[in-house]
Amino acid sequence: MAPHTGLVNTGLIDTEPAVRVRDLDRRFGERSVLSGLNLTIGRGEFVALLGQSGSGKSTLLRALAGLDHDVTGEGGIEVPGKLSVVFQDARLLPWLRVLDNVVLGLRDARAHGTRALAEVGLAGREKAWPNELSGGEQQRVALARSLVREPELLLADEPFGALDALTRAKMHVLLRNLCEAHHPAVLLVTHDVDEAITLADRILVLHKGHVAVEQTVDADITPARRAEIRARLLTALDGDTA
Ligand SMILES: Nc1ncnc2c1ncn2[C@@H]1O[C@H](COP(=O)(O)OP(=O)(O)OP(=O)(O)O)[C@@H](O)[C@H]1O
Repeated sequence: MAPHTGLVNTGLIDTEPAVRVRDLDRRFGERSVLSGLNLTIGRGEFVALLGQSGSGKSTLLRALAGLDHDVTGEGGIEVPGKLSVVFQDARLLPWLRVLDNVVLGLRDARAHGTRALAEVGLAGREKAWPNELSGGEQQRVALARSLVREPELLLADEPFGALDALTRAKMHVLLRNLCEAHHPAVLLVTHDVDEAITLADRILVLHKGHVAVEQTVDADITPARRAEIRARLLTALDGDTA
């Protein structure tokens, strides 16, 4: 997906990136998890973040979401627009019906919420309780809840990690379609190299606290090029940045 430049529905300056992080550090006691990390995500750009377990992906996402006040760094974190976060589990409130979960905290948003549910394929399920939905359907509700807030930045922490392969593949198609309709910038944390190549415009590999490898992905990627990128990313995940 090409980075989108003509955003409507936002007060942001078009040339401003969705995220800019400069020289970010995060320590837990003696342990340095993020160190001198730099990152810029353009408006409407879809970026996937790979890294070994424990490399700091969720730590970075939490920092970008403003959920971690103990990060340090010279330039800090700039997220000029609205952001939404989607986690591995949908985190729906079980005592609220689906539509009420989607519009929670928003005023006069029921029509908008109903439209968002239709967009994620859940028309007619507005009055269902979360526990009446499958895991994939609950994740769709979580996406609708994000959409209805019209974020310029969507942070997604392994949103499809708990889903079976077929449901995950369907969610890939859905997410791409939603991005083409709404143009948020996305930072998707994933363990899945193929998911990253399928979805992202650009893939980053986090290693030793910073972005060690960056790989752009063409929209019309050939199978041979895909295999080449896959090999490079797998090597990078092992810590070799050749
Ligand atoms: N609140 C905390 N206190 C102490 N250490 C923490 C805390 N949060 C994260 N860490 C440590 O920071 C490191 C990075 O954790 P993080 O969850 O960001 O990794 P990750 O790349 O998302 O891993 P995974 O792919 O397994 O989810 C880990 O070593 C973890 O133990």
